[in-house]
Amino acid sequence: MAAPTVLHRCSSSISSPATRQLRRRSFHVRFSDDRQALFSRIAPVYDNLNDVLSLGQHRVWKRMAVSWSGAKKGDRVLDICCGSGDLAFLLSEKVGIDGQVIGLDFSRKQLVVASSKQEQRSNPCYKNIEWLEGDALNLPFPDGHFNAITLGYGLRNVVDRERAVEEMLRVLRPGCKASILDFNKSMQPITALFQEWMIDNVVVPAATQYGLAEEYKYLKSSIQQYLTGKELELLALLSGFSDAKFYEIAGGLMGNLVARR
Ligand SMILES: C/C(=C\Cc1cc(O)c2ccccc2c1O)CCC[C@H](C)CCC[C@H](C)CCCC(C)C
Ligand SMILES: C[S@@+](CC[C@H](N)C(=O)[O-])C[C@H]1O[C@@H](n2cnc3c(N)ncnc32)[C@H](O)[C@@H]1O
Repeated sequence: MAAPTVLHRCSSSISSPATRQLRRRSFHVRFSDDRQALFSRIAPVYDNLNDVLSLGQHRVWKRMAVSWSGAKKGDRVLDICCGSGDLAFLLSEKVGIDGQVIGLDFSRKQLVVASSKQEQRSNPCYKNIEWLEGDALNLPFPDGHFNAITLGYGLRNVVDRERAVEEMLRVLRPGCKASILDFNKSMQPITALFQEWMIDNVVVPAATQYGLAEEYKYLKSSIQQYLTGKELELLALLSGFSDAKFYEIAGGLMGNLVARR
């Protein structure tokens, strides 16, 4: 009697590896398009809300991330998911006029903000920055191309974290470091509760003033679906990095993974 149900179940599970791969790819493409659209929508207010909502502290955290990257004078460095360019500008100051910085992002609107900030700033070293529209999951660079990489508030937002980490490893020179800054998925209940309370009761209401409530509500769910510091260290090591260390900052609200190729 159960034959039709079993047949039905069987038929839905007969898909080939190729169709499963196609489904996975279409899933990623759809989610990636949604993410791209989200960050393009928030581009006009992104910097100001970050400054106001973190009381300017995000600039301290980004400076720490750049220091951990090991970028130095004359280096060729990459800021992945560069957005409005905060980390790229800090890298530019580190590598100096003889160095080279590439800021890569798949949101053109974020890159327009970054480029206009570059034009408005008088520091001559910022001329060493090039903005590139591209995908963190398919970096358009040869193997071993960069002396240092930063990824600020990006790994939590890409649709394939393993792929993003593998691409970072590939384009890094051996012995060089990737510095990955993001919210910390804290294992401390009090910290996690405070982080969620701040997002629910401060961040989202502020974003609502700009019609961006849904975009900033995404923060909480994305942190809940993120990896803990220990899981990030393991992801880096399993991807082929020789060494990985996660540092909690901002009282455990944020965290920075430093991975050496
Ligand atoms: C620079 C920061 C966040 C960048 C950022 C990352 C994302 O994935 C987003 C996704 C969707 C919308 C916006 C973003 C986004 O802005 C961190 C600082 C800015 C935060 C918006 C504020 C976070 C507040 C902390 C939870 C508590 C700060 C306590 C104290 C004032 C330091
Ligand atoms: C929260 S912003 C971070 C911007 C900047 N790094 C900072 O620290 O302020 C995340 C950025 O990642 C970009 N992004 C997300 N997924 C991406 C991908 N697969 N390839 C390139 N950029 C991506 C978004 O367009 C957005 O600009």
